[in-house]
Amino acid sequence: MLRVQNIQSGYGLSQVLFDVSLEIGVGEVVALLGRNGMGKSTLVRTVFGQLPLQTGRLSFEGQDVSGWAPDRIARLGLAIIPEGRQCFPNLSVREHLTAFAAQRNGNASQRWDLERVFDMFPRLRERQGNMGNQLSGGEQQMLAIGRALVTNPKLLILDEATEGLAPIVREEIWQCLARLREAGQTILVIDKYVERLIKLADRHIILERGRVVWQGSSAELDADRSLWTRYLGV
Ligand SMILES: Nc1ncnc2c1ncn2[C@@H]1O[C@H](COP(=O)(O)OP(=O)(O)OP(=O)(O)O)[C@@H](O)[C@H]1O
Repeated sequence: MLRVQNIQSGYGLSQVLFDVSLEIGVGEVVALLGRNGMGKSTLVRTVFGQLPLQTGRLSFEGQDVSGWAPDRIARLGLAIIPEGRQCFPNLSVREHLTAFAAQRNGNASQRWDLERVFDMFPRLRERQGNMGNQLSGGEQQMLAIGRALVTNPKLLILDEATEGLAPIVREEIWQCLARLREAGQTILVIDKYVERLIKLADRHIILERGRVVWQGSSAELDADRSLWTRYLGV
């Protein structure tokens, strides 16, 4: 679904990504790992067209999208849940979800609409009249995920979705991702909870100072704890 080939990117003169290549197949759940500041968010921003590609090529479902603007890439079916959730304080839960809804992908029974998001997150159904600034951190994160789902994305990218959440709420988000995986959703997930990612993801990619230094399966990552200490600071 997504192919990243030999990309270099960064901020002005400061180069952050060096010759990064990776692929995400249809229905795969891939985890992007690495310590703080290693370039994970920069990679996501580059894939989404928010940062210019210095060199390399990006393709989505076989189509070359290098240099495309974010809104054009989003219309192809890519949704990003960025760090920090970014809910609108003056829109209700229901308004957030109806404003972002799009009939893009899949057959009717598989489509995400308001009701299906409320079934996934009953708490959002209860809070549907609450404004964005009247939600707890966990509810805001659920809303950020729901808002991405109603666009019916082919590829869903989550950047530190469980950051700052209480363990019990974090677990709710993990369970939601597991259900999305069962439903066949393709996902790229960035998070720091390696043990939880090993249970969730098919494959893992480790970034170190803007380079891919390791890729492998959950079983391989689980078996080699030296990777954890060397690259993940665990
Ligand atoms: N807006 C920006 N302008 C300039 N440099 C930036 C900017 N955002 C990030 N950087 C730098 O780019 C490098 C990679 O940061 P990035 O946010 O991609 O890392 P990360 O792996 O996502 O880590 P974190 O978990 O801390 O977000 C860091 O050296 C960071 O200081």
